[in-house]
Amino acid sequence: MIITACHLTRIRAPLITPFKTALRTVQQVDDIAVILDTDVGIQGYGSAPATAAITGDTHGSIVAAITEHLAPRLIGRSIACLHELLQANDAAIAHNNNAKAAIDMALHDLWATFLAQPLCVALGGQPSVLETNLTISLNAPDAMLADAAAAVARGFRALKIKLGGDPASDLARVRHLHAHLDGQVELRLDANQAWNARQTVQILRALEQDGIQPAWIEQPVPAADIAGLRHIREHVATPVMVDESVFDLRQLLRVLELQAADLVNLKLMKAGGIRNTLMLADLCRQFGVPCQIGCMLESALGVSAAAHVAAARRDVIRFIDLDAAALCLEPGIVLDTRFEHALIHVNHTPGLGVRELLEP
Ligand SMILES: C[C@H](N)C(=O)N[C@H](CCC(=O)O)C(=O)O
Ligand SMILES: [Mg+2]
Repeated sequence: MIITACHLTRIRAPLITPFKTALRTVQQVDDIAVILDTDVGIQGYGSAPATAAITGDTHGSIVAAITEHLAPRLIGRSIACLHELLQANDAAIAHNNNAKAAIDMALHDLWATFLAQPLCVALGGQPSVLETNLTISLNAPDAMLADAAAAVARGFRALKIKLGGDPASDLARVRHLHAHLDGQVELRLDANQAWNARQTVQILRALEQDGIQPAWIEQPVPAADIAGLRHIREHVATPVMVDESVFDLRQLLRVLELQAADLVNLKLMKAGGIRNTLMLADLCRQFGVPCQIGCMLESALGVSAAAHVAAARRDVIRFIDLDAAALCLEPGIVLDTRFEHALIHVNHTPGLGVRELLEP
């Protein structure tokens, strides 16, 4: 099966409410979608959002990286040589991880379709039903409580609480949610780099003294502050999860060797695709550190690809933050993977099970 062409389009999906973190506010899902054509009529699909504040990728940079650097290396080549194609994709240009992730996703989709297997099976796992948390955007305490109560009513058993305002307000947010929801739902915190190590220790100690035990704190300090992460681990009981500190193997190895994190959040967009994410998960396994698979605010296609990775590595990917589809009013794409509030039913059909991209 030979790759003959690469087309780009968009996947757009409206959100239930604006998505707000300490780093950015997003009004709708808006992904660049990649379609790879082959000589036998089968197509492979991939997608990437613009996440400039996190990875540096914009819509313009994703389109330019794909059309000028990545796609030209694929045309005329056989999908049977997946490994070589993935290597070429990774080496074609520095950085531009979202663009690489979209191509890597489409290549994996084609490859598994060529093998007539769901992607997770081709990667060594099984189609599974995964349970995701739901993200509660950074807002005033009452608005966050209303969103959290709606999430609990939808059946979510774990909530990812976005923080990163001033520390006193963040403490008030968590106390307010805990006071009204204690026992109904697990609280996972994500400050998206907004605090420093001293503030983080103060906030978590104050919560712990109140008898509030979050499941973990994700990326409390700036990405480069690995010493800060380690300091936090040494001074609080709450486990520390790294997110923006780890994009690649070198960064992960440093965090693991310095014992700077209890947990690692993996994302296809940070790592530049499925292949690199699997390598990161495999390194975490070597160190006995469990992972979460996460997503950006991105299309159901990208979420489905990440769900296949989780279904292929359930031994080390123990936590699921694949809620971008559940945050949308409509998906913008027809997929065999089924999203049912907290549950993600990974497709049993070949590849990523893409049926149709809807009109953007
Ligand atoms: C959507 C997911 N639950 C999430 O919160 N991811 C963020 C980054 C998402 C974005 O800004 O697009 C995270 O884990 O930091
Ligand atoms: Mg995060």
